[in-house]
Amino acid sequence: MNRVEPDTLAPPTAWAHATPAVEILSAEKTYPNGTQALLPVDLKIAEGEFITLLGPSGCGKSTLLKMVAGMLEPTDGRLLVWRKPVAELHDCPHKLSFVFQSATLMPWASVQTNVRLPLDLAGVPRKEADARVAEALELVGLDKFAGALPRALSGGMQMRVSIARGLVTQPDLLLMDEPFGALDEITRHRLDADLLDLWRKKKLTVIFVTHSIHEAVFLSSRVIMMAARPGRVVEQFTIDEPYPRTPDFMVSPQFSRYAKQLQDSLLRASGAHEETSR
Ligand SMILES: Nc1ncnc2c1ncn2[C@@H]1O[C@H](COP(=O)(O)OP(=O)(O)OP(=O)(O)O)[C@@H](O)[C@H]1O
Repeated sequence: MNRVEPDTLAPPTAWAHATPAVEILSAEKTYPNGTQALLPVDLKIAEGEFITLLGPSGCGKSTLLKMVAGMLEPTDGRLLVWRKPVAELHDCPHKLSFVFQSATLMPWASVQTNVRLPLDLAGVPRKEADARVAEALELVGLDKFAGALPRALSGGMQMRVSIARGLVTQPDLLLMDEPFGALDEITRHRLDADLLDLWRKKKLTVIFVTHSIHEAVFLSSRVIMMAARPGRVVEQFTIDEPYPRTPDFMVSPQFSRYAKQLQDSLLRASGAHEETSR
């Protein structure tokens, strides 16, 4: 694993020449109640990267992700997605999707109707929408459950429905806010592996928020470590391991080394928080 200094803006070597998908340019956020959620962040994410935001609670991971999505305005600085302000993305052939921590499905509607929602809202004709829903459900392995109601599904399956709903608009950029945090370990591992398959198959760029060091090592091409109060980026790590990553990788000595480095960094980041709150 290569440790990258925090003030290094560019993605690591393997991605250095790729088109930037996301450029965060001195973007900072203070909420109206005065909470300084993020000091200026400078970060470039290349097309095709799998980036993880890791850090103690309250370090601004969700705030940063929501700013990339255009759900929150930065107090200062700029964010560009495919070189455009996110508010202008509707004129751009690229799309982004946001997947939340809980599946947030409509309980009264079938899996198919839940997944079709973004297409219905966008006015996509029914025939085309149904074909795209079928494709998205197949991608997440739920094609046989199109007619089921959410309550008939396990937590992991509901999360797959939520991912299918994220994929149905055929996004290029997937923003995921701790999507598997509430799931048991085995289900989480399975969904992590499936997500990596989707990322490769669909050539997605992913920004993924997690509290799990193991998930970060397994998934990421780069991990951004953040610290709290005020939220900021403190270190970056390249996970210099080839894909596809198999379960064997998780029990390898390299994996343990990466996990140890991230754990030390997380302790430093958490310590920085304690220092500033004393
Ligand atoms: N709408 C809001 N108004 C005021 N303060 C907020 C708001 N949303 C978040 N905050 C504060 O901003 C800081 C960053 O919050 P954020 O949710 O981005 O952190 P996080 O790293 O995602 O946390 P967690 O890991 O616990 O989900 C925290 O101190 C939080 O209390």
